[in-house]
Amino acid sequence: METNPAIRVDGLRQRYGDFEAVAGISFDVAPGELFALLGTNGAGKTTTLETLEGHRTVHEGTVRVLGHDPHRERRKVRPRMGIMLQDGGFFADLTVAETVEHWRGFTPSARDRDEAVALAGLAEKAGVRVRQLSGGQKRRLDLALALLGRPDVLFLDEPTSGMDPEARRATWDIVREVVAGGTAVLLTTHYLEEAEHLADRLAILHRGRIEASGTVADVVAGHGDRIDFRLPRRLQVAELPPLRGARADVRLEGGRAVASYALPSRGGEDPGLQAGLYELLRWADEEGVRLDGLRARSASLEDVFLRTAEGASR
Ligand SMILES: Nc1ncnc2c1ncn2[C@@H]1O[C@H](COP(=O)(O)OP(=O)(O)OP(=O)(O)O)[C@@H](O)[C@H]1O
Repeated sequence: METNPAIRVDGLRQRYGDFEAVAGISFDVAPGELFALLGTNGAGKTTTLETLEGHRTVHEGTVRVLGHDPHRERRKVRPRMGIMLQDGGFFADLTVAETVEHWRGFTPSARDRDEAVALAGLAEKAGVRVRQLSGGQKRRLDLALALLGRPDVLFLDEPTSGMDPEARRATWDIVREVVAGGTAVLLTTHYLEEAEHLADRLAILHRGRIEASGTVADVVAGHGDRIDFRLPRRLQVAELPPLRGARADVRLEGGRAVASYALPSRGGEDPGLQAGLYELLRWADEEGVRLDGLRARSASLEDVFLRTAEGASR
């Protein structure tokens, strides 16, 4: 079994002219692990992915895929990589089966055609022309092609964009199976729920830098808990009590003002959310205030992501 990382990125910097799109990032992905690269628009995800796929020379730092430089030793690495691009660029007049057959022609040790079609859940569409597929079905065909050569390393660039929730879940199942089979997967996605479901570890990229990384639990840790409720009409936000020293913010949700507390994280044995909620409920009881739409929860990946995007991350 391979114990070295399947993907290793160490101090990578990439520039377009004077503009530094990737500003010194490091991470690695082990065989049988899924790593999600999340980021705001223009954060540098595609540039990183293209570098790992061997399409770009490295300006600074080191990048290795299966122990090789993916650009200089592309011929050694490419047959062991599966790449699912954002826009596959198929021949519109070929059927699904013909498309897979066409790709089998230049994929070493390719899966059987029908197996590949079935794997992506397209068996019923095997005889349908690519131009007649929906956006989500085209993404599945892309996935079938990326998996054709049983890759050791799989790059998934927003694999479920345009898919309905059912197709998305079916795709997650396929990806999980591939990871369980030992493939290292690097995923980019704008769906944070997708990262929460699939990622063993992840990094949040912002303006070319990794702002947070680790397991989902690592990344959300230290970002505190949340309490939200609809602001009672007769109250101003300033009249709400501080909870564990935190003041409420107000935002609009569906035209209604929602009061929101981000409780400070004190770690260890701190009863955080429970204690904050108790303070709030006691206050509401004493004041005779009804708290409609009350929600209490730990910070989510989305909270951390939005804070990162606002530049307010740690
Ligand atoms: N060929 C190029 N020439 C100049 N600048 C570029 C080029 N390609 C990308 N950039 C810039 O580099 C930065 C990173 O782009 P990149 O496409 O890697 O981001 P991304 O994280 O994939 O974004 P998105 O989520 O919007 O797809 C952006 O500011 C982008 O404008």
